[in-house]
Amino acid sequence: MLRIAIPNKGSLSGPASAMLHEAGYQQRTESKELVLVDPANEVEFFYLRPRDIAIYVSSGKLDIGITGRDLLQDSDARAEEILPLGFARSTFRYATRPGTASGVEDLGGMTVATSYEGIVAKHLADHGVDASVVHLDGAVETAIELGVAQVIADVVETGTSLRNAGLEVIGEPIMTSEAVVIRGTGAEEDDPKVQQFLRRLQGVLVARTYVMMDYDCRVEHLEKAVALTPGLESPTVSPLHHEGWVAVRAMVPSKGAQRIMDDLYQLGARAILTTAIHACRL
Ligand SMILES: Nc1ncnc2c1ncn2[C@@H]1O[C@H](COP(=O)(O)OP(=O)(O)OP(=O)(O)O)[C@@H](O)[C@H]1O
Ligand SMILES: O=P(O)(O)OC[C@H]1O[C@H](OP(=O)(O)OP(=O)(O)O)[C@H](O)[C@@H]1O
Ligand SMILES: [Mg+2]
Repeated sequence: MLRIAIPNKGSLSGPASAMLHEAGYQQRTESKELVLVDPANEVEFFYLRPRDIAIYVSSGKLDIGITGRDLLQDSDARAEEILPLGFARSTFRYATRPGTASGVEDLGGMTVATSYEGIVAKHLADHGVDASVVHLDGAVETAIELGVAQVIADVVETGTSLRNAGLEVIGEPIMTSEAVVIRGTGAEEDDPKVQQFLRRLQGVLVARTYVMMDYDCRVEHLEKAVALTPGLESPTVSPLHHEGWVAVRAMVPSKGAQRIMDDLYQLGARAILTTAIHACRL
């Protein structure tokens, strides 16, 4: 059995479960369940606090886990990222009241409040800045108003929390984060059970970002058309009964699909269809 740590609450939890479900794994039906065995897929899921996941995985008791890149880095656990998952995206930034400072180099002598002490202490040290760090569990934005710190370092997604607290970001982002699959540093790299799990998740990622596109076009326009839809390997081209025409099939990124359809139509292609991909193995 592959033993996998997954977030039991917070921003990572829902999207992680949804992705695992799409990948064909059983997921808990009740939020109090802490362990779920999926015998058909030979995996066991442990629902743990996102912050603790890197620690469990680095201990070697669990094979892999899903957590945030920022949480992994903050924990300093002996674990490494093996697959980015594209959800729970955020940046990690310093913020202050307007006029307090304009970058990390101005923070000397100040107090920085954060829930991510590990990341902040390292970032300050890397920049040779001597500032104090105070650890808070959450709602860090209020620390400035209440006089506990002059600066905060926190997760920024939409920026709404900062705006509401009258704060603005300063300097460059300390890091960018998203959900990631991790394994213990030094763990066997080609464990077939882990590889199969990763292939399933990659299949979901591809299915989410690509659509299948089909269209008919005249043979003389084929080269220009396939330049617009090169596919992953190469498009499938089949003859049509109607002489001088071919049918083309290729995967295209869903983001630009409407634009590609417009361009194909301009080129004279017709019967242009897109269909969703539910799962795949590349
Ligand atoms: N708007 C957001 N707020 C907090 N974390 C976010 C947000 N968007 C993405 N994330 C990511 O989610 C992870 C934090 O998850 P975690 O469960 O620890 O905190 P949370 O979502 O704030 O939940 P809670 O504070 O309720 O425990 C980090 O990797 C962070 O980058
Ligand atoms: O940029 P935004 O879209 O506003 O999102 C970022 C905010 O969301 C998180 O707080 P959360 O709601 O998890 O509360 P917490 O601070 O108590 O963890 C995070 O700590 C920021 O405060
Ligand atoms: Mg939070």
